[in-house]
Amino acid sequence: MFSFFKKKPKVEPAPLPETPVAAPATPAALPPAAAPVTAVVAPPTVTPTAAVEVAPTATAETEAEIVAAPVAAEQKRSWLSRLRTGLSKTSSNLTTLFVGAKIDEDLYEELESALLVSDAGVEATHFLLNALKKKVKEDKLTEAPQVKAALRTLLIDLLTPLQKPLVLDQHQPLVMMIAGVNGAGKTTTIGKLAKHLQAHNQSVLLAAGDTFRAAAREQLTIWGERNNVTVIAQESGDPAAVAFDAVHSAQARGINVVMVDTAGRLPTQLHLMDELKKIKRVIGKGMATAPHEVLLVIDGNTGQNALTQVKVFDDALGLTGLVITKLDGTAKGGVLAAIATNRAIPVYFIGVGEQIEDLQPFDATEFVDALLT
Ligand SMILES: Nc1nc2c(ncn2[C@@H]2O[C@H](COP(=O)(O)OP(=O)(O)OP(=O)(O)O)[C@@H](O)[C@H]2O)c(=O)[nH]1
Repeated sequence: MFSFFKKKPKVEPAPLPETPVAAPATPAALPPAAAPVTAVVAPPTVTPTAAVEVAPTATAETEAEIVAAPVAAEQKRSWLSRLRTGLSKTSSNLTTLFVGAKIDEDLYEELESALLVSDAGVEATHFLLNALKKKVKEDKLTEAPQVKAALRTLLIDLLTPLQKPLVLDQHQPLVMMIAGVNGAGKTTTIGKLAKHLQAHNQSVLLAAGDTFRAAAREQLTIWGERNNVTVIAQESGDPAAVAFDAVHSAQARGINVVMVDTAGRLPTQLHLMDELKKIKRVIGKGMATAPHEVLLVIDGNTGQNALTQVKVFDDALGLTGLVITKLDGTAKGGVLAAIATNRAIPVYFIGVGEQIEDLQPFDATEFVDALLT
């Protein structure tokens, strides 16, 4: 298995914190990076816009929960089996049509239906069918298993451009902004990623940018306390200010990775899409090169609407990567072909459950084999 993240030599010296443009209220003096982990108590008179920093407290429970990398073979097998189970409907549709089949128009029609039902969309379906017909003709394929093998190769070729590792150690800190519709799995993904990053010796700081839902902020804060991850949160107010504070705090502490959580929103909620653009802009005021990664988390069960989400969020933010969650549910998987054909943004990770090891890097061959076996 390839590694979870790719590491690059640092090319960017740690910049000094810049002068805040619209400086949000900051908490008491930050401890140095190597300081013993102690709670930074929120000022007694917390104004609605005052940032509250919850420093982590290491516990025995925390240590027990951190997953060692690389993933053990047994875990990997169980992960693959969950992916296969999740995609079993599509895989059964795609594989049964080749059983004892003759290579004729009927087969191509059935394949067209199966691909469309899998959420591959019209463009990817037609692209794959045309390429397959060409291959069958050129290579004079006469047996169904040969055609199935040709489809496997075409699918792998189509999806491989989406396979790209998340690169660490290129920026100090690496600032990632995470967006998506409500319930897509943003906060869960951030939690899993934080643990994977810790297992790769990266220190992590989270910005609770979902200021819309108090419960979301509290959830992240409690999670951070339990897992030795500092969380920057705000009683209420401006998510851009929380993100700004988080970037400065990470710079001051020498933290490796900042993840900025954002509230769920629909692509049609234009004012909320504008708010995301503002968060991105303000992060850039905290650190000129940031955010270095803008990730969209997509629920794998969303169907063709996932493509709309990719397009709208990409137009608004310039996405650098995708995370596809819940591929263990009723997801059909074909939407990755639609994304590859229409907006080939790297899929850094896919998720097949709620455990930390259920989030793994996207591997085109692994994924296609789950679809076709
Ligand atoms: N089965 C399954 N459930 C998942 C996966 N990822 C996340 N979930 C569940 O999806 C639900 C929503 O996840 P959250 O992380 O809260 O989603 P969110 O995008 O942060 O939600 P909002 O903050 O409301 O927008 C939770 O119950 C998660 O446990 C996955 O890969 N598989």
